[in-house]
Amino acid sequence: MTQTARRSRTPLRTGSAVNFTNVTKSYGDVHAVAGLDLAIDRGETVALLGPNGAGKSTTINMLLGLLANDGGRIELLGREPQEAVRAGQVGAMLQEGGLIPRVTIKELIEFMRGTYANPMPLAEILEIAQLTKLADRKADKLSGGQAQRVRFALALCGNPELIVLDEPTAALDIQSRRDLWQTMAAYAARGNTLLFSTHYLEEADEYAERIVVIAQGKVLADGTGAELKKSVGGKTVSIDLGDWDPDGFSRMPGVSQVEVRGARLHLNTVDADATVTALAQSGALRNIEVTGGGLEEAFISLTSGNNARSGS
Ligand SMILES: Nc1ncnc2c1ncn2[C@@H]1O[C@H](COP(=O)(O)OP(=O)(O)OP(=O)(O)O)[C@@H](O)[C@H]1O
Repeated sequence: MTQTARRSRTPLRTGSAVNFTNVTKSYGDVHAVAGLDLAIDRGETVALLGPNGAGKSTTINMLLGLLANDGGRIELLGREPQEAVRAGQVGAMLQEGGLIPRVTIKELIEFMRGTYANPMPLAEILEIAQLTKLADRKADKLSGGQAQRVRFALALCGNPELIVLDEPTAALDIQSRRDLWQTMAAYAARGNTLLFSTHYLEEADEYAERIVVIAQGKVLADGTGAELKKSVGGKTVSIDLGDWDPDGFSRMPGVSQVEVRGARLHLNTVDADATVTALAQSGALRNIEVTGGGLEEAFISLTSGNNARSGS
């Protein structure tokens, strides 16, 4: 599914899916989550990004009621997390989910469905997870990508309106990642909510409507990929300097810093479009190159200096 198609769909559900208010969690001296505020509406697809130790897993575990918070308030679909999970409103795909060998995919899903009062119909689960043709295959005879789609199918069994996934595509090849994303998009397109953590920035940019960057247990940035890139500016426009005076360029729109390296002039800009337009108007477009401004740069800029954790 394209980004445009996904963003233009009308969410079928409204209201709050996830609500963290000033949530804290410490392990001894380590403040893993330090006053986290996060609100996610029903129907949103949200990526949780952060450096190692940022508090992503702790946040997800508290959200699923697997870990108690020390302070603040957590609401899941307007209820206590454990209540929402027990009612089958929330599905989870955590990293360590092993599959039972020698059992077929269909048997495995049927077993899981049996643990819920109102499970999703088997055929629907198989269809969303693209497993219809593999239903009679034994769970230990699957590729990594197929096994991950089975884990996703198991998360669908309770017919949840929210699914939380901890690094769902880690260790998958590109095609398997795309296949899994197709299945997750099919689930989201029904108006459901998806919250996933990932280390793949491009993936967050491509599949999430919203990216929440956390570090040191707090939200550092929250917005679309485009907004995050824009918020840190960070593009460099470079041209051949020729015999122009470099000082004159500092007053051009968007320019935050001017640097001369050899025969090239490098302009750091928070608005590359405006800077390039001004350069064109001045007749200074010689060998122009625009670099940076990717999500990777934005992520590094946002989290640099924030991944050291102190106990204070
Ligand atoms: N059971 C625990 N006991 C002590 N410290 C812990 C425990 N679990 C996590 N921590 C610490 O809490 C902080 C947050 O960890 P958490 O696993 O939530 O981060 P994360 O963002 O998921 O990291 P990663 O991307 O590496 O999985 C880290 O400093 C970690 O070392």
